[in-house]
Amino acid sequence: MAFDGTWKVDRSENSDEFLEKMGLDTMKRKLAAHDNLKLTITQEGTKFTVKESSSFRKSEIVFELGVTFNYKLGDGTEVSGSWNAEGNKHVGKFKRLDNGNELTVIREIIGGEMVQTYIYEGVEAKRIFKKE
Ligand SMILES: CCCCCCCCCCCCCC(=O)O
Repeated sequence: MAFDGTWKVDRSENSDEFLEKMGLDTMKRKLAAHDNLKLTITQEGTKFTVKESSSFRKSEIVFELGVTFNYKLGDGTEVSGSWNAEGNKHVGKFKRLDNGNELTVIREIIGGEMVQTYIYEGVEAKRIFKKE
């Protein structure tokens, strides 16, 4: 399926401003900029397994489209929400458990790259991944 495979982060856009809005201090933002994030995505019907590997952690999450799950971000912030298919895109609507603010994530394939767009409190960032 479209998202299946191992995706290694290639570049980011506006991630520093985004992470500042999310509340990360300068040191954490600097570390996050070099996290060497790799996502291995496997789809079985509407069920997805995402194995995450970075300089800081390894984790695995299993979720179904349209079904709410909890997820811990790299800095420990917990969110709850779900992914839904909208055409060729997956749109994730998550709420932070600490302050109730909404975090939207769009996952799509553009020109063979996987592009993840993050929107939080009016600030947008992108991370662009290449297939290994
Ligand atoms: C600029 C970096 C922003 C980082 C924000 C991370 C948002 C992750 C949202 C939830 C992801 C669920 C698991 C997954 O499908 O990968």
